[in-house]
Amino acid sequence: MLQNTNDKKPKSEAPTKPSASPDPLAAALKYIARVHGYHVTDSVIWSGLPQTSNTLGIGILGRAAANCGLKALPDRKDIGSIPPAALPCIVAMKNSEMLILTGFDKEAGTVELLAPLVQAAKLHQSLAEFEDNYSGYAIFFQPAVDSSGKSERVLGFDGHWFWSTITSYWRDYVHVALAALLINLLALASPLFTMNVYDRVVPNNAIPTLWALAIGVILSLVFDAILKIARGQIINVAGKQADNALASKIFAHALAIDFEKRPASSGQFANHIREFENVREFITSSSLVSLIDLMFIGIFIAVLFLLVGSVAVVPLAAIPVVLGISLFVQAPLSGAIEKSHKESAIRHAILVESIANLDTVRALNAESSMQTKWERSVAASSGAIMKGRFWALIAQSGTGFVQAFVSIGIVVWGVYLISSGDITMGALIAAMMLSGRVLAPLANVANTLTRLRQTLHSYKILNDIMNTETERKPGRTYINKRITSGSVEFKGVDFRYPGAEDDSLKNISFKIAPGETVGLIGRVGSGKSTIGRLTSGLYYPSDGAVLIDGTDTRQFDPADLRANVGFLSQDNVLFSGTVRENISAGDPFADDDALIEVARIAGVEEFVAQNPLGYDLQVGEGGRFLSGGQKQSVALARILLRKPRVLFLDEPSSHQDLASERRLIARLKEHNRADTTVIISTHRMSLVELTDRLITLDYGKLALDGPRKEVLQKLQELGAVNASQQAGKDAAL
Ligand SMILES: Nc1ncnc2c1ncn2[C@@H]1O[C@H](COP(=O)(O)OP(=O)(O)OP(=O)(O)O)[C@@H](O)[C@H]1O
Repeated sequence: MLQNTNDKKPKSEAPTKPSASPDPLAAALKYIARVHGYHVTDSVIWSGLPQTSNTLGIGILGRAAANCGLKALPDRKDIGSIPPAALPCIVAMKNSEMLILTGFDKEAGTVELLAPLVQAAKLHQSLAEFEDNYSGYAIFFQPAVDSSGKSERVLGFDGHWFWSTITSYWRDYVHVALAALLINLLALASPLFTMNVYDRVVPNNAIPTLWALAIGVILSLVFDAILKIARGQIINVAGKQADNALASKIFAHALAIDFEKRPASSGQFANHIREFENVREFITSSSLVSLIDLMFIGIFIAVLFLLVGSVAVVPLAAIPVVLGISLFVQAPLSGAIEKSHKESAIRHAILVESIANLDTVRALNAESSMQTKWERSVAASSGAIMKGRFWALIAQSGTGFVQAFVSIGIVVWGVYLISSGDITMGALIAAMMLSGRVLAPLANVANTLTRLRQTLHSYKILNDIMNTETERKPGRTYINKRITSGSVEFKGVDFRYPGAEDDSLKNISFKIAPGETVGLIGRVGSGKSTIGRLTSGLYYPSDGAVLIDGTDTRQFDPADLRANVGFLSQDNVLFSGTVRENISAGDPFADDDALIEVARIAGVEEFVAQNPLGYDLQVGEGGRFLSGGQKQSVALARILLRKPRVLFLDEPSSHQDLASERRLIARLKEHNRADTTVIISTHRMSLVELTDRLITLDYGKLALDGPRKEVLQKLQELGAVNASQQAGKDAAL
């Protein structure tokens, strides 16, 4: 095999966050993480966080801390009550400055501080001076630990995704329960009022008593209404906050999911994530109220016993009957719900795939086959929905019948007791009213149980998603080694895609020196793109190792690795938005000069300059308002903006015409004079001219590796390259 050892030296150090600006909170967090044994970079701190500013804000500090393996605990504390073990912590000063408190000596009356951006020099202040300026607000940090007590790095959040969020609103739910208790007690007012009117007011013509009772009951009704509004509003507000926090966690997790564990169908996956609607609906809806009301049935039964004695047995006996009916329908109902959920996920996948690829569907006249798939799926899910509705109807009619039966039972039994003088007429009417309160939540029980089951089913699906491994493994500590040179080494790499039958790469070994420009050639499906995916850490080898700067890619935090290794894939998928937004997707605060420079190199300038909207030109969903070549240029620009140390370009000019390609090559040549290691996977001879060295792949195995001219010579000898290709035309290498 031909070998090449190019030993160009790097010229400067690549920044990990392109448009890094002074960020005191991030600097403080880095310092504190280092004290706790975690070495983190800006890329790691910012990984997966919403970027609404180019500096870290207090609102997302907790999530940034979790990215660093820490738990942030904001608290109001006097300096005297801060335990030394809680140091270092961040203290907020009255002038809004954030400082790191590293120590204090109460006896000596001194305080030791660090300004986050100038960590070299410690500041010493007297305790009195510090207290004058201290706002009283501090943020403490402790290592996040998992259930077994092991230190754990989690993605932006700690604790169980659902329960830790819900339990953080426990005070609100206690208030809801208290309000429910009062509402249920107040519900006794009307029946008791009616009973007293019939039994005492009417026989004695006691009009003043009537008014006293009426005022009392009206007041109780007013309280009841106020409490109901308050309870509904607490559920609303707590539910909305929980909903926001949960939705944020779910989306962050979906974005961070390990590629190897990624579900096969994006449409189904998206539908599963939509299951959250059911959970959201439950925690913010009247079903929760019905469930709480169910717990107060005992109060009404007890009062019924006091008022009408044995008649209370009638509604009491109805409880197990209604519960029995509700439970009886649960099994077939839940089966139908699960089936309809499954079918709706499949339907959603068909819908997403068809609408997203409408051009292709039409071009292939594939409407009929998509329509057939759609109609089959609709039929399957509507069958399940119908079955579900049938069982819900059975439950509804069954409980309705029991309710009517209870009313008649109370009247008949009550009349016997009235004639034997055991109860009064008023008591019987009150009993009728109270039995309504017993049966109202019971009548809803089948519905509530169905909603609960639906919610639990959705919760289970979401829980499975949230338990799917993310690419940043909990318990892992990544090294804080900056990628400075950009050397790439594959050491005996085997790789098989998840679920694939065969290895896509077999025993691949090569070494690329910093700053080298290497061409990767080989027939279709020989594994060129796979090498790019492994180099950028989208996947990791099944066997062997990929080393960047001499370090295994698995040792780098994925965010750090990808900040330094740019991978231009063949797909060139853009996001809805402007050209500017797409180029700066990885760094929303990049300055215009940097943006224009990469746009020039990638060829974006060529078409943007001629458009009146310039960089504000909308690209459409997936970039469909742009041509293939224009999309490719934007995709290249957004990779270049990150100033990666290693750049893997997968067919960077496949959509360009010859003239554009020639200009692109000239600009890339000029750009490559910088200290970037470049790997170009291509079928085009013109791009091969850019390289110093060529590696050829054949069915996932490395075939040749050496200086470009020697490899091309060898290929020619082997008959794979003909003279015309050497002359510079495209080649099917
Ligand atoms: N996500 C995937 N899951 C399973 N197998 C895959 C996946 N992606 C690629 N492969 C398989 O891996 C092998 C190598 O694919 P790769 O995309 O690396 O080839 P390539 O040399 O880049 O091809 P091309 O020149 O067409 O871009 C192929 O056999 C392909 O079928």
